[in-house]
Amino acid sequence: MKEQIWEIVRQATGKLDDKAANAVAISQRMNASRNVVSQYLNEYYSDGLLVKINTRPVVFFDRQVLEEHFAVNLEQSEYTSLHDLHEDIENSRNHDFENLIGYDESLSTVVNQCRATISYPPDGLPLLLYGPTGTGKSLIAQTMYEYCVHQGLVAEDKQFLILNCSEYANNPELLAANLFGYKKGAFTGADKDHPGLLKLAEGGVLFLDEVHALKADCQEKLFLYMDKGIYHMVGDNERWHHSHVRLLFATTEDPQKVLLKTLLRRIPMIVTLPSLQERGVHERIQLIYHLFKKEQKRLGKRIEFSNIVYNALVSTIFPGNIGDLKNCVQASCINAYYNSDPQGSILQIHAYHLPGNLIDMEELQKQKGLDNQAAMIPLEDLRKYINHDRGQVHLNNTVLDAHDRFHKTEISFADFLDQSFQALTSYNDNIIYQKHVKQSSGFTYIQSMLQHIFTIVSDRYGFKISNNDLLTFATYIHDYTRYNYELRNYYESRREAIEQLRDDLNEHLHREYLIATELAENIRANADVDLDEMATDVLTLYLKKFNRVTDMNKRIGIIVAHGYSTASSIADAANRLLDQYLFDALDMPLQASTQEIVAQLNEHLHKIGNYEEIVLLVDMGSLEEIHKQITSQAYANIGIINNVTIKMALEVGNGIRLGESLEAIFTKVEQAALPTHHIIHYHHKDPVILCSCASGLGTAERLKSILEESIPKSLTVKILTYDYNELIEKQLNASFFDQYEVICIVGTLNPNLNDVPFLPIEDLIINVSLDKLHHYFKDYLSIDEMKTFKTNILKNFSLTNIMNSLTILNPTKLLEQVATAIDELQQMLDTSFSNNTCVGMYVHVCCLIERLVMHQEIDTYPHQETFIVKHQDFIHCVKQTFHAIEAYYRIDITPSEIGFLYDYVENDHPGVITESEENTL
Ligand SMILES: Nc1ncnc2c1ncn2[C@@H]1O[C@H](COP(=O)(O)OP(=O)(O)OP(=O)(O)O)[C@@H](O)[C@H]1O
Repeated sequence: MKEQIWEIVRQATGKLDDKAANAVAISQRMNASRNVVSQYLNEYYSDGLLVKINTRPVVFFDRQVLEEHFAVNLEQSEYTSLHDLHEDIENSRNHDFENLIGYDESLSTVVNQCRATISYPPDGLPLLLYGPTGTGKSLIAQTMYEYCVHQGLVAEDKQFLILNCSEYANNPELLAANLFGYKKGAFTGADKDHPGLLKLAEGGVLFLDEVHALKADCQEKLFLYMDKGIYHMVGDNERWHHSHVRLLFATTEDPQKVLLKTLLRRIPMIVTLPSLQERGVHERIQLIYHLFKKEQKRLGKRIEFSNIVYNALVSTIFPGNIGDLKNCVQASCINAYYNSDPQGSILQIHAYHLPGNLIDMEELQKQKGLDNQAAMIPLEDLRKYINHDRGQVHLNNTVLDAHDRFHKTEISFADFLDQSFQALTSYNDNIIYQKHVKQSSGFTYIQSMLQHIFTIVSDRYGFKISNNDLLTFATYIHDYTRYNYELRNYYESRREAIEQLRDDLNEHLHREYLIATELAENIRANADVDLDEMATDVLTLYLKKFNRVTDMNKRIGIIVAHGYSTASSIADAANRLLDQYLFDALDMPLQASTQEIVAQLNEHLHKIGNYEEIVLLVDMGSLEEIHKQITSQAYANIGIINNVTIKMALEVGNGIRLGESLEAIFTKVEQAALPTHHIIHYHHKDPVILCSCASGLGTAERLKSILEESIPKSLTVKILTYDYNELIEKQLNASFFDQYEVICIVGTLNPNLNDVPFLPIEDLIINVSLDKLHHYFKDYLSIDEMKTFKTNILKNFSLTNIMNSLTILNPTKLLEQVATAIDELQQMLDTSFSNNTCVGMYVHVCCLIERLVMHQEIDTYPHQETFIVKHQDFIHCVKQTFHAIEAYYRIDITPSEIGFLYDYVENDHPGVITESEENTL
């Protein structure tokens, strides 16, 4: 039945009878189910045997019958109308250069040069084709002639003549005679006058192939003709003959080396042809298809070949280029034909049918079994493969051309979209059936990678993509990796149009464009493909296309707010936190009026296209007014809420995500919107300097008086004292610190309070802390006051003065005794304290002695028990070295007092700033 259907189509095609070549007519004629007929017709179509005309009903014609009937090669397999088909046939017939494989790829420059030179007014200009053997020089020369005839540049009755100069390499006289003609008697055998090719080709085209074989004197005669259009026939140097011929030359040798400079100067155009190797895989596959197709027609059998044959033809380096490839194809067909069943309708070509030199015979023996079992590739599959790739270029071109028309305001944006969607659909249809592409491992990888990326992104943005759409896009990307080189050239040539398209898509389909950009970035990173921008544009259009059938835009959240990026920031935060694209943002200038806001909003809504519900979050403005002026599409609900915040956007976004009704969402938002407040009052704290000495409150009080003397009168800072042990115990928790802002603590030992700087008296005595003073008091004193302060400190904090002030005992005597004891202590401990540790200890010990004399000793030292156990030796040393003092003043230095002395020794780090000081610096 299937064969019968095909036969009916072939007959109908012969008569171009569209009434007979459709599923309805055929099913009626055969009394069969229309669906079954339709199914078979589509199978033939996807096998590339039929072409489809998308009228109602859809018409199918047999491709081969059409091509033979009209002597054309049809590029397309799908037409919109019969007229469209006729047009294609007509174009194919007259498309001389377009019949060359690679005319719009590797030969595009060649074709332009040839076309321009041969038609250069009035009679064209000479042209030299230069390229390795078998690259198509003769074919192009012939094509140029046909072009001239079709363009009316050369009359139809004028000839295309060829002279292959290398055939006369050993007989230059004969070559000259052939070219210029000869007179009777010019040489033996010249029994009558004979016109040369220059005369015979008069008004037409003369092609001098292998021109490097032309001897010098012949070249000279020739350029005289090229200059003046006159020549002598051989054997007659008297009479000048005239002729008008378009001259074409070809050579495989470097023209600069093999042709006279004088001749070369008269050939204004030298066209260089690429070798087969340089023409890329896509063109090579086209050539293989084209060459087999010719054999298929000649033999009347459908050709199929094995994978090994296919790979050998695609990858072998042929020194004789296309000529060699052609010989190889023909030889393999002859070998296969010789071994085939004469009645069979299919000719199978296996590796062992290839010419011997093409494949390693030993290797072949091993593969023979393999090759026999391998699935055969029908020739028509190659055509689909080729057309498919063209499909991508075709798709891009259709989109870019439609966009160009939109850009020139010839069509509306909606029309541009419609035309683009049609191109996407036919691209889809074209590839859905390509089994061999789907089988390749590279493709499988791309498909699963895309599946993964689309799943993540589509979940986030809430759209769905069908398997067929995924397949289409996977093919699009796969082509990218396969035909990278050719496609890149294509993209470069249309760069400007692509960028214009991108800008318009970004503006008109902003949401889709953003998603497409994210998808493309993911694809770039995962597939390691240098995707062109055009791919993002096509993806954008796909997303818009999915969008028509999915609910991606069903509910749109839009945030409108005044300020440079207020709305964008809120939308961005909400979209990110909810991990789904829910809000568009419209940033409005600060002074924008409600009218301006609504105008922009309307424009935005217009771009979104189909939606069912809009949730509008605005910062201020009358909701009534905004609502009245929105020109939303019919049947769409609009919810507006003002005073937008991130919290509100999250609440609304969550509601949209959960599919809650507008009422439910807004009620929840209003309930949660009541603000709460808390005021933190500023509490003024008086700044103070705190005097606190381990040697006791008495010392602290006296220190306070010395400081008060030193401080300029203008300074409002108070000086207070505080018990050292209480300070250590309560730390900053003392209510004192709530009341006062302590600028610094001055004293004998550091109480180590976090964030409160400590100034040891000894530092003031030996002047190492003047810079710190500046730091602490700079906010309270002027420069002059600071100077006075520092001078006073220098004066009042001399060791003697301090001793005088701090103790009632004889300071000179006391200091001497203490100095001796501390010296001895250093010797005994076998150490040497830093200067400030010593001074600190002097002050402390003096105060300590006075305390003991007055019976006011400190009897608590933090962790006293542990100290006593751990530092027996130190206690012993102090007792021994201070023995004279104890005896002299009749005192007993207790372990707790020794504990404080130990702290000085323990902290003896010359020049090191304590942690609490460092924090405040
Ligand atoms: N662009 C093309 N498209 C289709 N077929 C081509 C193309 N170029 C060459 N061929 C085919 O390749 C074969 C060799 O081409 P052609 O004889 O024109 O090459 P050539 O450069 O003139 O070779 P030579 O230097 O050996 O004369 C021919 O059969 C020609 O039809």
